[in-house]
Amino acid sequence: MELQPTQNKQVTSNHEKILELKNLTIDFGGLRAVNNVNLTVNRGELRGLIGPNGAGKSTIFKLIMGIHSPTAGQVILKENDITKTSTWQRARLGIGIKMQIPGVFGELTGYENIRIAAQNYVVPNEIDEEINRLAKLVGIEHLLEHEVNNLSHGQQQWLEIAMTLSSKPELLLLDEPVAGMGPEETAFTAEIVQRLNKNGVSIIFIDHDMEFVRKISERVTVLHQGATFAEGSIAEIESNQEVIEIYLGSDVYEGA
Ligand SMILES: Nc1ncnc2c1ncn2[C@@H]1O[C@H](COP(=O)(O)OP(=O)(O)OP(=O)(O)O)[C@@H](O)[C@H]1O
Repeated sequence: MELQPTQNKQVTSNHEKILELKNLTIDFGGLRAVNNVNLTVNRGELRGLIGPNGAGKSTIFKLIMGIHSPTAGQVILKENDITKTSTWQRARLGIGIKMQIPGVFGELTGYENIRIAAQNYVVPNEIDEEINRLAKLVGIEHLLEHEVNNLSHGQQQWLEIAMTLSSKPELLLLDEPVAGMGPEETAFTAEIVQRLNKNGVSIIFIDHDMEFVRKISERVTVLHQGATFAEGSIAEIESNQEVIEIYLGSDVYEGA
C-alpha cells in the first residue's frame, strides 16, 4: 500500500483485521516464552504492547515477522495464514519491523543507508526519488548527507525507521522506539509514529516509557509471563489494579 494520501481512519479501521495471533506459543528449551497468545489488531490501529522485562514482547514481534517459528498456533495477516511464510515474503506481504538493536551502517551516510534498504524495492532510476520520499516521510531530509557515526542515537533510530519504510509496510512493528532517547527526541519520535499511522500504516509498538505510551496509544495490550494479561484503553490499563501490581506500580518500566 502506498503511504501517500492521508486516509480517513474511520474508513480504514472499520474493524478490518490486519493481524491475528491465534493460540501462539513458543518454547525455548524448557522455557515457554510465549504462551497461548490471542491478539487481534485492526487496520489503522496504533497499538501499544507493554509488560515487565522478559514478558515475551520482543519474541512476539519475532514470531509475527517469522524470525522465530512458533511451537504452536498461527499468525494471520489480512486473513491469510502466514505461519509458515518466510521472513522475506512477510516483508513483501506488508510487515515491517524495527528491532531494538540498531541496524544502521556507521561509516556510511544517511542517504547510503536508506539506499541499501530501498534498492530491494525500487528500480535504480527511481532510487533517488525514493530515498528522498522516505527521508521526508520521517522528517530527516537534513540528515541524509551526514555520516551515521556522527548522528545522535535518536537520529539513528529515525534513519532506521525510514529504512524499514522502504518495503512500504502496511503493518509496522517498532520495538522500543524511544529507548535511550531524551524528551525532545522522544517527542519527535511520537510525531513520526502518529504521522505514519495517520497516513494509513497500522502500528504495534513495544515500550517501557509510559509517557510515550500514554501519548500515542489508542489501545494497549499487557503481556505477563508470556501470556496476554490485560487489554484496553490507556485509561483502563493505568487504572487496572492487577496491571499496577505486576508492572506499573513497580520501578521496572522506568528507564528500563
Ligand atoms: N532466542 C532465545 N532463546 C532462549 N530464550 C529466549 C530467546 N529469546 C528470548 N528468550 C527468553 O524468552 C523470554 C521472553 O523474552 P523477550 O525478549 O521476548 O521479553 P520482552 O518482554 O521483550 O523483555 P524486555 O522488555 O526486557 O525486552 C525471556 O525469558 C528471554 O530470556
